Amino acid sequence: MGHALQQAIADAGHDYAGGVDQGDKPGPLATQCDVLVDFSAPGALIANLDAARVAGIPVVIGTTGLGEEHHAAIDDVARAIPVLQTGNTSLGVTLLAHLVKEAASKLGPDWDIEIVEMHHRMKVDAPSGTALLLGEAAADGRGVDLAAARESGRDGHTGARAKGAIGFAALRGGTVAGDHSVIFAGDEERVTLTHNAENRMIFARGAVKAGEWLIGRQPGRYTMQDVLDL
Ligand SMILES: NC(=O)C1=CN([C@@H]2O[C@H](COP(=O)(O)OP(=O)(O)OC[C@H]3O[C@@H](n4cnc5c(N)ncnc54)[C@H](OP(=O)(O)O)[C@@H]3O)[C@@H](O)[C@H]2O)C=CC1
Ligand SMILES: O=C(O)C1=N[C@H](C(=O)O)C[C@H](O)C1
Repeated sequence: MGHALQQAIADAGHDYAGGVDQGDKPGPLATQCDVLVDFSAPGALIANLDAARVAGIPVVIGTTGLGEEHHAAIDDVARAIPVLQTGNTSLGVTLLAHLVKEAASKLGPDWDIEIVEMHHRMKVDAPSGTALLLGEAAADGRGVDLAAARESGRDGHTGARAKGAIGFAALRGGTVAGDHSVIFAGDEERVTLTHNAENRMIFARGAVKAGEWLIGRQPGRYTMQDVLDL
């Protein structure tokens, strides 16, 4: 994503201030830029957030595989600077999440929800940040808590599907940029909402758009839905 971001930054006519890699300290870089964009690894996030807080600049977070401690750190730093965190910066997935929430709300709890994703063989986290974001949208639409409804995989599982569960299945292979489907399975019919990423540039362009939108905002925690006014 680092290379894709550099390209998208140049395409949008902005200056690329520089990158941070393992072992580098983000601090000096943060004082030289208007917005910090983090697509790295969960272990890198806290140092980047601290550097942005000290420099007083906004942060776009695309890194996935985040745990509760990362979300708590994001909430904390968002009291001081604007922060946008999302599992997917693309226009298409942001719209998909909106549609999934609507579908879950209208179809109701009798329709089983399964989320299937496929990514390239190098991806390290599962389920993807996007799958979780779509799960949150579905849970929101149903008015339930995803943590309580979440069910991962049926390997080794016996017994019927739990009513109200939101299931996740992750596939890995090849060079897939990112496919996500949310399946609403009812009695004798199914509705499937799908997004296929054909190139990683869609994420990079979305992150640049998010950065442009974030500059000059009040401190707070924002999402791509805010950027696209959905
Ligand atoms: N929100 C979105 O729309 C999208 C999110 N992503 C997410 O972005 C993240 C990066 O994806 P991708 O580029 O494919 O992953 P890569 O593994 O290719 O790149 C991650 C980069 O972060 C660096 N890094 C890892 N740990 C640290 C650290 N502790 N400090 C500083 N740098 C570190 C790595 O360095 P090194 O090379 O030395 O290991 C590498 O350069 C993933 O979490 C992915 O899921 C990806 C696409 C879209
Ligand atoms: O690692 C990736 O490649 C991607 N990660 C994000 C995710 O976890 O959902 C977004 C996109 O699907 C590509």
